[in-house]
Amino acid sequence: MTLSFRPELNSVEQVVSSLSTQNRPTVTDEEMMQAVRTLLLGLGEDPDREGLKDTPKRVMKALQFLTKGYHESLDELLNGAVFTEDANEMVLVRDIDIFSSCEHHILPILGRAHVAYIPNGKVIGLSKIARICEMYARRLQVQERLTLQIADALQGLLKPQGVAVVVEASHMCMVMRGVQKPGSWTVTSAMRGVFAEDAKTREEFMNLIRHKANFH
Ligand SMILES: Nc1nc2c(ncn2[C@@H]2O[C@H](COP(=O)(O)OP(=O)(O)OP(=O)(O)O)[C@@H](O)[C@H]2O)c(=O)[nH]1
Ligand SMILES: [Zn+2]
Repeated sequence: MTLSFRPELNSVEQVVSSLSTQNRPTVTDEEMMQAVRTLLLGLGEDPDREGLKDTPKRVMKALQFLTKGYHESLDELLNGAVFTEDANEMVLVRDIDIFSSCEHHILPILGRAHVAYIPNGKVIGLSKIARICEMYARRLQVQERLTLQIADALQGLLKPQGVAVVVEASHMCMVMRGVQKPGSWTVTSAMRGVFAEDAKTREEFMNLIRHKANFH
C-alpha cells in the first residue's frame, strides 16, 4: 500500500497549514522507522548490525526536529512581544543562522538571514525576528519561499512602513551531490513597502548588511 498525504491538499500553503498541531498526519513512528529501515536495506546495508540498530529511530527523530517548524505558530512564538513604540527608523537583525532542509532532496540549506523593518507604531521583540526565521527554516523549503514567508510574517504582524529580508545560503544538494559546486551560494531577497518603493532605503539596508561588524 502507498501511504499518501491527504490528496485534497494541492498547494504547498494548504499542506503546510494543515500540519498544525491539531492536524498531524496519521503515520505512526513505527511506520516512519520501518521506512528508514527499508532505505538502509535499499542502500545495501544490514539494518540489524550494531551500529545501525537504532538508526531508524535516530533518523526519524532528527527529521522530526529539522521539520518542527510545521508544528509551531507565529502566535505561540511571539508570546505577545509586540509593543507600541513611537519609533520610525530602520531596525535590522543581521547574521541570523539558518539551518533548513531543501524540499527536493531533504539535504541541508545552511546560511544566514538579514531582516529589517521600519516601524509604523509597533515594534517586535528582537529575538522574535530570529524565532520567525527559525520556525520557517525548520520545514522542508525552497530558499525563495523561506525568504518570502519571513517577510510576509513581519508585514502581517506589524503593518510596518516596510520589510526587507535577504537570505544567503549554500545548498548541500549542490555541494555534496548533483552539480557539486562547493563554493556556490544563493542570495534571495524580499522587499515590502518602502524597501520596494524607495531605492535609497533599500540601498541603506544593503549597505548595512555588507559592512563587517567590528566587535567580532
Ligand atoms: N529554486 C530553488 N531550487 C532549489 C532549491 N533547493 C534545491 N533546488 C533545486 O531543485 C532542482 C531539482 O531539480 P531536479 O532535476 O528535479 O533534481 P536533480 O536531478 O536532483 O537535480 P540536480 O541537483 O541538478 O542533480 C535542482 O536544480 C536543485 O538545485 C531552492 O531552495 N530553490
Ligand atoms: Zn536540494
